[in-house]
Amino acid sequence: MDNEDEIPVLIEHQEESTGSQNDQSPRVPLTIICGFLGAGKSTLLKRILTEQHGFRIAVIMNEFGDTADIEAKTINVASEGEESEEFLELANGCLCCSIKDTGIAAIEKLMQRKGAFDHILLETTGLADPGPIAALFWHNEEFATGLGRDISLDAVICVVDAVFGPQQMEEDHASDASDTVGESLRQIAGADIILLNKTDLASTESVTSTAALLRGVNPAAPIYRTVRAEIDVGKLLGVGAYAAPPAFSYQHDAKHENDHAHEHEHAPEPTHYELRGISSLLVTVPVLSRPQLDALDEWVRTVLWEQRLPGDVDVPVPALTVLRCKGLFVLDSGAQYVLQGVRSIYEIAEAGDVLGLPDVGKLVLIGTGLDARVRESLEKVWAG
Ligand SMILES: Nc1nc2c(ncn2[C@@H]2O[C@H](COP(=O)(O)OP(=O)(O)OP(=O)(O)O)[C@@H](O)[C@H]2O)c(=O)[nH]1
Repeated sequence: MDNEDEIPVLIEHQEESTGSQNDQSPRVPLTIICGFLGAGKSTLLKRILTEQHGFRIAVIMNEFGDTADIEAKTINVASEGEESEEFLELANGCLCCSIKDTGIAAIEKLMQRKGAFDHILLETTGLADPGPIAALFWHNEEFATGLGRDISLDAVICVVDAVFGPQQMEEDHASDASDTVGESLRQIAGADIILLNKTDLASTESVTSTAALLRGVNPAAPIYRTVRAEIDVGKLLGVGAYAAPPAFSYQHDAKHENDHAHEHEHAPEPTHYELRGISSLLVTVPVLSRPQLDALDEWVRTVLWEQRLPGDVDVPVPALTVLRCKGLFVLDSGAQYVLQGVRSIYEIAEAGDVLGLPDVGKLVLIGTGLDARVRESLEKVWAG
């Protein structure tokens, strides 16, 4: 396992600080699990809560449901007003927390037990868009406030049903009529890792075409094919998806997870994709000079913050929005930079470890209105 971002050792909770001064206490990584209704989120969580994997994970579930039969060492029930949280301390060292509504209150409650776990897994409801929750926990460290000071976003995992997934994507519609992109596509767009689950119930051809569909919408997320969410937990946790360079175009198959040849099996890369209003754009970025990187930074800022193309004030691209962007840029000095963006928040930071990375850059944008004009505008950044 090439898990270099080892799970931080937690230290005693510091006194609450009111200012924004440097808080040196390591933050607890948080993984968000979203997924289509019935896709296998609970199955994945149950696996994590019962297997001996050596991680001390606090799992926040919507409801214990049939997971309540898990053997627990102690049960603490805390009730406060209308909110009620239940905690189970499990035999494998995990901590399970059940909530009925918003995850934030449960996380706050959980953080009072900081030190009892090394990682937090948060299950969202089947209809949730993970974007706002991800944005909440993903900050530049110096701007982090509230829970963001204690928690860092590790990754968003989306569980997709191999049987009904394609249909769910095709029939996807936004619950809000003013919005063009429905929740299941937003979940795929916002994912850093995709589990294509229930592959035992679908034909190989259908699984392959669903994987291609998923890769079209989100070319930057690894796709693991699973049966009953069976996967090495180390592939899901501690991946540092918001710090590491994105895993462009890699197809993963959990059945072959010990076999690297299968992990890095390449399929043709779609460079533009559109499905029911959501679009993705994958652009190869040549080696850049420093001023070109600065110009690219400005381009990203204009698109994310002003939802328009630079120099294109009069002719706005209809419905230009970026839900998620990731990039890896190579400079002529040899330095490499990683772009991560969730909605309007983004960061371009120098990559710590440049070993084994490609010598050209890539940028993926996932959102709406990402058409050929956007690509042309982007390519002007390094053509000039
Ligand atoms: N055959 C098969 N069944 C599966 C697989 N994964 C999950 N299931 C079954 O599918 C059903 C739904 O799985 P859950 O894990 O409850 O799905 P979920 O995403 O948590 O569902 P919601 O919370 O309702 O959105 C359960 O009966 C699981 O046992 C799989 O890979 N293959």
